[in-house]
Amino acid sequence: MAQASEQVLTVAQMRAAEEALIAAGETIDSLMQRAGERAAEWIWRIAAGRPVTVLCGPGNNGGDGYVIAETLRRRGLLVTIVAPLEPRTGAARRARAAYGGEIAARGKGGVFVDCLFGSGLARPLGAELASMVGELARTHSYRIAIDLPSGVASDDGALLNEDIPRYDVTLALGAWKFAHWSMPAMAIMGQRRLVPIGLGEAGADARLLARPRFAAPAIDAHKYTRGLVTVVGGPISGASQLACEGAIRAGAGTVRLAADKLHPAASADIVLKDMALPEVLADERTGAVLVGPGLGLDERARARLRDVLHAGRPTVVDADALRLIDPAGLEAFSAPLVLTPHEGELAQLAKCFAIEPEGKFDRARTLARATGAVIIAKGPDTVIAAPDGHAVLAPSASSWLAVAGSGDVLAGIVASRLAATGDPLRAACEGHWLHGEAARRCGAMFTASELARAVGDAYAAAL
Ligand SMILES: NC(=O)C1=CN([C@@H]2O[C@H](COP(=O)(O)OP(=O)(O)OC[C@H]3O[C@@H](n4cnc5c(N)ncnc54)[C@H](OP(=O)(O)O)[C@@H]3O)[C@@H](O)[C@H]2O)[C@@H](O)CC1
Ligand SMILES: Nc1ncnc2c1ncn2[C@@H]1O[C@H](COP(=O)(O)OP(=O)(O)O)[C@@H](O)[C@H]1O
Ligand SMILES: [K+]
Repeated sequence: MAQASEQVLTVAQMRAAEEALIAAGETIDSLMQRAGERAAEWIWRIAAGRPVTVLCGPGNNGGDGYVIAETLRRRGLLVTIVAPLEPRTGAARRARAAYGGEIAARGKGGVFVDCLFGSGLARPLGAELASMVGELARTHSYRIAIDLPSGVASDDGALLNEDIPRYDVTLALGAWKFAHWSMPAMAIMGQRRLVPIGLGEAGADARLLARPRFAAPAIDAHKYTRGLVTVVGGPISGASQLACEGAIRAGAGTVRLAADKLHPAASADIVLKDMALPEVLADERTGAVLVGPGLGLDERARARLRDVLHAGRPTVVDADALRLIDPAGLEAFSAPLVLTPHEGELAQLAKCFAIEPEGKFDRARTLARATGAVIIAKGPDTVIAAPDGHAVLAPSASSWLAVAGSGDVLAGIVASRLAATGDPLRAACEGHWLHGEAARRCGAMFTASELARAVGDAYAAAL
C-alpha cells in the first residue's frame, strides 16, 4: 500500500481527506494553522533574515498566507502582506484577524510568497491580478508558491494564464496534487517540497514512484531462473543493441537477440539467436519478449510483431511496434503486457484504440484499460498506468535523457524486470526508476550507450 506521503490527490480527494480529519476532531482553522506554521518553517530558513512579502487571496490559500505572515513576523522577520481581495472563508477571515502586521499595496523585496490561489483556482486570473503576481515576482529575489503557483490547475497541471512566473520553490500542503508532477505546471514550480499536515491514506489511486528494493540472486539461481529476455531485432540493429545492453544490466540472467546478425559493437554478453522467430519464442523459459526497437514498419516488421503476439509471452512493446499494434492484434493476447509510448506514440495509440480523454494521465489510464496493458507514457512527467486504474507518477530524473536511443535502453530494462518479476506494473516502475537513476549517475551529456552502461550501478544502488 502507498505511504500517505506518496499519494497524489485530486482536489475532490483532498477535500474528502480534509473532511475525514475534521470528522476526527480537527477544524479547518487547526489545519490551516498547522499548514501555515510548517510552511513558515521552510520560508524562515530560506529567507535567512530577508524581508518577506505574502500575497494573500480570498480563499483558504490566502488564509494560509495570513498564518505564514504572522508566524514569520513573530519570529522577527520584516513581513508585508499584499491583499488585493478580502478573505471570504471563515478560516481565512479569522487568520487575517489574528495577523498583527502590516498590509500594504506593494512588497519590500526579498522573498515573495504566493498565497493568492491554491487548489480552489476556478478560472484564469484577471489581468490586474496576473500583473500583480508578475510584478511581485519580478521585484523579489526569491519566489515561493504555497500549495500551487497561482494560475495552475491543480488536477491536470494546465497553466490557466500565459505569463505565470517561475518559482524557486513550491510547498505542497498536506498532499501532492497532480499539478506537482505534470507538465507544463511542474516546469515552473522550481523545487517541490511536501509539507505534511497529518493527512492519512486517502484512498488515492495515483502515487509517486518509490525507490525499489532489489535483492541479490537466490543462492541456487541460474541464468534462466533470473529471467530470460528475448529482444526481437530488426533492420536497425543499433536500437535492439541498446535495448539488449540495458536488459543485461537490469537483473535478467540471459539476454538473447533474435536477429540475423549482431550489431558490430555488440558485447559478448548478448546471445544471438538467428533461427526463425517462432522457434526462438517457443522456448518455455522465456520470461519476457521485447519487440519494437529497430523493428521497422514494413511487412516483415508486421509479421514479426504477429509472431510475438501469437507466442503469448510476457511482452514489452516499444517504438516501431507501437505504430503497428492494433485492437485486432491484441484480441487473443492475454499475457502480461507493457507498452512504452512517448507523447507522439501515445497520441497515435489513442487514435487507434479510440481513446477519448486528451490529458496525458487520463489518456494513459484509459488506454491501459482498453488494452489490458501497463502503459508507460514517457516524458519529463512520465505516467505509468495499470489496467485496474492504479497509476504511478514517475517524473524523469534528468532532461539529458532527451537523447536518441534512451527509450530503447528503457525498453530493454523494463523487459529485463518483466522477465525477473513476471509482474508488468512492478517491471514498469522498477524499470523506469533504474533508467532515471542511471541517468542521474551519468550526470550531464551522455549517450544512450553510456546510459545503458550505468544501469548496473543504478541496480546496485537499490540492493
Ligand atoms: N485541503 C486541506 O486540507 C487544506 C487546504 N489548505 C489550503 O486551502 C487551499 C484551498 O482553499 P480554497 O478551496 O479556499 O481555494 P483557494 O485556492 O484559496 O481560492 C478559492 C477562492 O478564490 C476564488 N477564485 C478562484 N479562482 C479565481 C480567480 N481566477 N479570480 C478570482 N477569484 C478566484 C474562489 O471564488 P469563486 O470561484 O467562488 O468565485 C474562492 O473564493 C489549498 O490550496 C491550501 O492552500 C490549507 O489551509 C490546509 C488544509
Ligand atoms: N526532457 C526530458 N526530461 C526527462 N526525461 C526525458 C526527457 N525527454 C525524454 N525523456 C525520457 O527519455 C526516454 C526517451 O524515449 P524515446 O522518446 O522513446 O526515445 P528514443 O526513441 O530516441 O529512444 C523516455 O524514457 C523519456 O521519458
Ligand atoms: K498559491
